[in-house]
Amino acid sequence: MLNHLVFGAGLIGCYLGANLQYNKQRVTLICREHIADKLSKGIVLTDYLQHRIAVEPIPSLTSVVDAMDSFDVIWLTVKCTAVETALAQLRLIVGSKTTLVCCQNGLGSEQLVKQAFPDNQVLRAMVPFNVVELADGHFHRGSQGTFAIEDNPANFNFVTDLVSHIESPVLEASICNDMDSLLWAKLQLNLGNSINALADIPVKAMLQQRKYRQVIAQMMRELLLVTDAKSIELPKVTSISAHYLPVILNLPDWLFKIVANRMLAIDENVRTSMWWDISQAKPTEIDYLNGAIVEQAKLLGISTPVNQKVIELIYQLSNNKLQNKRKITGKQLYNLVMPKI
Ligand SMILES: NC(=O)C1=CN([C@@H]2O[C@H](COP(=O)(O)OP(=O)(O)OC[C@H]3O[C@@H](n4cnc5c(N)ncnc54)[C@H](OP(=O)(O)O)[C@@H]3O)[C@@H](O)[C@H]2O)C=CC1
Ligand SMILES: CC(C)(CO)C(=O)C(=O)O
Repeated sequence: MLNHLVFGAGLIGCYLGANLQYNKQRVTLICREHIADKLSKGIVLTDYLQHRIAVEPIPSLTSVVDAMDSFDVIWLTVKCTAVETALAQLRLIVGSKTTLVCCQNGLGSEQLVKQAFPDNQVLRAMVPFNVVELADGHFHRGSQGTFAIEDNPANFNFVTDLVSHIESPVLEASICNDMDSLLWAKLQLNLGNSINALADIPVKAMLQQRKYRQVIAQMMRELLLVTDAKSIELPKVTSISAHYLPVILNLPDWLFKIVANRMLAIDENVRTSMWWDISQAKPTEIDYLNGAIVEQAKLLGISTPVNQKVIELIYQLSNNKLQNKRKITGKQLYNLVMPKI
């Protein structure tokens, strides 16, 4: 049994923490007080396939200052934008043998962790599915995908153990030996995040409208120019391969419904993490998502106009400068960001 700390237990952290507890690991959560209050009766996890597990209350603290233990594994589940601030607390508890698992979306936030702890094992993890909180302490996974932890060939058995500590009836998990490619592939899916925040409707309703899909498809094409130039082969994260995704998204609504029925097999209530950020007036992860594409593209001399325009819109939305444009329609968005031919 290992001693695990989940630092920044929100949607993903509570989901992972409950799976660790289910597997009889020692777990402590670092979370905000209002979250700790909601977990006092334990945690229930369900998924879109009607699986369910329930665990007893997990010890929760609001700061590591109160943690007496040293930890074998720290699962860092804050947003990318909170990683830097988290480091100050992590410095108090990371021991020489502690492994850190960075569970952020996007690219690059783990660099801060690696710089802060150059002698520790720092692994990245990829969360492919959506989690929402349906009631206090009840977290629901609304979409498909296998949680992946980065391999470390020098420590393969340890990573295999981590996988077995986290997988459960509501969480498939695996080891990934090419995390760079997997995170780019996940980033491709996260290009829906900004559009979901701008559209202000559930993901399923957004995907049913071609104009939104066309904008997402164009951002994906820009991403694919970058990954092709870098010779990165993107693994499949959904049932559709990376280069085929923009083609499918571009289809007329009636045909999309038939061809992409598995893509639409998501709960009606799913919204992306960026929608939650905007709704709760929190900073978004846009710089680590679309921003990372623009940054890499610049280095390669590739232009990414649609990603750039969408970034501007998200900044305007965050700064309340979009006024009547919250709930932007597909047509409005298309006209604003797509290149005029
Ligand atoms: N939600 C989802 O469905 C998915 C999310 N992801 C990714 O997973 C990562 C985590 O996302 P998610 O779980 O949604 O985020 P949440 O905002 O739900 O959870 C993060 C939690 O950490 C808390 N936190 C931040 N800093 C500290 C601190 N110093 N001490 C204690 N608590 C702290 C936050 O509180 P506060 O907000 O008050 O700062 C928040 O409650 C992100 O990178 C996201 O993109 C990936 C796939 C799906
Ligand atoms: C699972 C997905 C792609 C969409 O919910 C996500 O990663 C997010 O919301 O950030």
